Formats: sequence, structure tokens, C-alpha cells
Amino acid sequence: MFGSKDHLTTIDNHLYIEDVDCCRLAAEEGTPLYVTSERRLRENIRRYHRAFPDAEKYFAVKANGNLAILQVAAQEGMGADIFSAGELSLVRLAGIPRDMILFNGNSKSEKDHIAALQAGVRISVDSNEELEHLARTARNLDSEAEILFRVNPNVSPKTHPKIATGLRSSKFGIPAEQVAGTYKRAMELEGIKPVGLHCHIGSQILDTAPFAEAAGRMMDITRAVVAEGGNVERIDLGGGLGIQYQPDSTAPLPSDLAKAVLPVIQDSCRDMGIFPQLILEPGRSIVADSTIMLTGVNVVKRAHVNFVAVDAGFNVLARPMLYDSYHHVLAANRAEEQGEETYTIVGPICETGDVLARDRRLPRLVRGDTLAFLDAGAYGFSMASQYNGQPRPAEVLVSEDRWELIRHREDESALLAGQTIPSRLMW
Ligand SMILES: Cc1ncc(COP(=O)(O)O)c(C=O)c1O
Ligand SMILES: N[C@@H](CCCC[NH3+])C(=O)O
Repeated sequence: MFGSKDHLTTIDNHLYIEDVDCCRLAAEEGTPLYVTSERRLRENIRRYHRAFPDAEKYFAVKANGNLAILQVAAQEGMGADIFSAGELSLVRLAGIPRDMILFNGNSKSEKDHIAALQAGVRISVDSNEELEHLARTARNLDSEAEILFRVNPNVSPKTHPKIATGLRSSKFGIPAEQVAGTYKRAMELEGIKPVGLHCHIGSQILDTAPFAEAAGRMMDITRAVVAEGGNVERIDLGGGLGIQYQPDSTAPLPSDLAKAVLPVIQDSCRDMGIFPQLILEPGRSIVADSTIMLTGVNVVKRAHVNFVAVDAGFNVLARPMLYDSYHHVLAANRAEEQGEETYTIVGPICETGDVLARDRRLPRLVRGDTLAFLDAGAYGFSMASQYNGQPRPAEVLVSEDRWELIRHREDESALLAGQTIPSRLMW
């Protein structure tokens, strides 16, 4: 019923994650609730280690910044791809070694550069202008920035346009033809030590060909940099491997990615006589399918469309609203029943676009039922908001037959946090 998702099963009509009954979770922890299988998370990481035994793997923290999940990633030997000083604090707390952290981003402030330099992590430089700013800041701190250059390889990843990042028209990276010149400039700059090249072509990519194409472009650029006398010690191919959101679809595995990119890199590097450290930055393919989101049914409305209104909207799971993404849904308390009715599942937010799923066949639903949205671990909680005065949900980590809270449910006080009323208005 769940294909390769062997952390999910049904017993007596209830959905289980590992050995925990999701109906019990909903009853005891409330809904909406994010629930992660520790076993699946570890297995997904180990799959990357098996496919790429010599590469460093940096978990893309933007996919899921929960500290317990980062702790598991650290225990399993992952580094981190971070995009802000906030994410830097998270990964340092989780114990990820500084030598395996890359500070990415197309719009870093001086404060971000200082945070990266003081923490001693590498920085991915996204533009010629950033290079000059960073060099100045590093010199002011009497420090030296080890940098990679984010390259724009102009490769089409065949994914949703909002999450394609490697096209010429995207805001990310230095145009491929400029990189060798920029690298040369960096070698002359005091305060800067260029050590490699970085790219990331997009997310939820279901075909390995664009990765191979990007690897080829990276090798062409490496050749040009080496010809200028540059030292390329690190090549970072980013993340982006897609997962199987639709039950009848297929997605490549890390081993398929390895088959597509390793020969391209290894052959070219051997030709050039260099042996750089390969880096990958997977997010979604590590954490998405480890996690489900449980949500409670509040209202079933039989109108022009059959609506089922649940307690999670795009404030909890933004992906369907942002990208028309599909998440498979089932009734956690009637998981073995056939679909009898067709429903559009909507949230509690005051917007017509607050639709989590359309035209789903489910058992006849009533108030109090629990729905499970699968594959919710990547860009799920991390994109949740408090819109419409909705406190954000709790998260739990399941291991075999027990679970632990890894993030408390917010209450209304979270909506007040950080706010002040000027005294002149208090009368
Ligand atoms: C620089 C960078 N690395 C890695 C990732 C992770 O991508 P994914 O979650 O698709 O593996 C992203 C997000 O797209 C990214 O921007
Ligand atoms: N947030 C997107 C992925 C963005 C990747 C970050 N560059 C999603 O949910 O699919």
C-alpha cells in the first residue's frame, strides 16, 4: 500500500508510523502535528553514504530546521548547507562540524559574513560584488574567508519554475562564462582563499540527465579555472533529487544520481590531474518521506464541491498553495477503507486558495476523523507561518513504539512574541 515507505503500515484500519498508532498520536498530542520516523530519516542518509562513499553530504537545513532532526543528520555524518546566520546557529547547536558547513545565499549582509567568518565556516560567494564586500570584511577582522563560487550553469532542471535555480534567468550564481575570471581575481585578493565551485540547479528533479549536464558544465568551468592557475579542491553539486509524491510515479534514488554524475566528474578530474572533494546538498530526498502531517476534520460541507475542512491550512503546509504540489492523503483512522467519496481538502485560513488537495477519493468523512498528509518532512514545518493568528503546530519524533515531542505546539502567546505597544497608545 505504501510502496517503498516501509515505515508506514496499517493495523486494524489505523495508520501506523513505525510501531506507533497515528490515531493515538492525534488524540494525545493534538492536531495539526508533524510526525517523523527516525528510522526512515537515518535510512535515507545511509542510502546517500552507500551511493557516494567518498562525497561529503551537507543537509539542506531550509528543508527542515528542527534541532532533533539536525542532530540525527549530524550523528549520521552529515554536514550542512545553510542560508542564513539563523541556520548557522541551529547547525552549530546540533554539533555539525564547522569544516562541513557551507554558508550559501545570494543576498548576504555584512552581519552574515561576519557570522560566517567568526564561526570559521566556508562561504559560497554568489556574485562579483559579494566577493569584494567579503574581502573587505575579512581584512577588517584580520581573517581569511575560504570560499566556493556559486556558478550559474544555465541548465534546465525540468521542475516547477518557482524552484528551478540553475537557469540563466534565475537570481542565483555567477554566469558560467565569468567564473574563471572571478576566480583569478579572488586568488589575488587579500582576505580571500578560493577553494572550489558550487552549483544547485533546482529542486524536486525527477530525471538524472540535468544533473549529469550540470556536472559536465562544472567540469568545463573547472578546466577554465585550472588553466588560470586556480586550485579547485572542492566541487559542490548542490541538492535537488526529487521524491515520489504520487503513489504511481517513480523517482530516481541516490544510486541513480551517482551513476549519472560520478563518471562525468571522475573522468574529467582524472584528465586534469586533480582530485577535488565532491559535496552534495540534499534536503528533500533526506527528510520528505520520513514525515507525515496529521490534521483533524472540523467540517464536511456538501456544496457544489464536497469540501472537507481540516485544522491545517497553507499556514501549516504551504507547498500545495505555492506550487500546486501533490501530497498523498489518507484517513488515519480508516486507513484500510476504500474511497467512497471525492473531496477537496481545505484549511481554516481566510483565503480561497487555502486548498491542500483536490478531488481525492476517501472514505465517507465526519468531524473528528484524522487525515494524514504523506511526504511532508521537507519544506513543511520550515515554511509554516502564523497567518490568521494560527499558532504553529507541534512536531514529534517516532522511534519504534515510542515518540518524543521535538517541538512544542505554540499557543496564543507565540502570536504576541516580540510585539510591543508604544506607551502613548496605552490609555
Ligand atoms: C543551494 C541549495 N542547496 C541545496 C538545496 C536542497 O535542495 P533539495 O531539497 O531539493 O535537495 C537547495 C534548495 O533548493 C539549495 O538552494
Ligand atoms: N520550497 C520548495 C523547495 C525550495 C528549495 C529551496 N531552494 C518546495 O517545497 O518544493
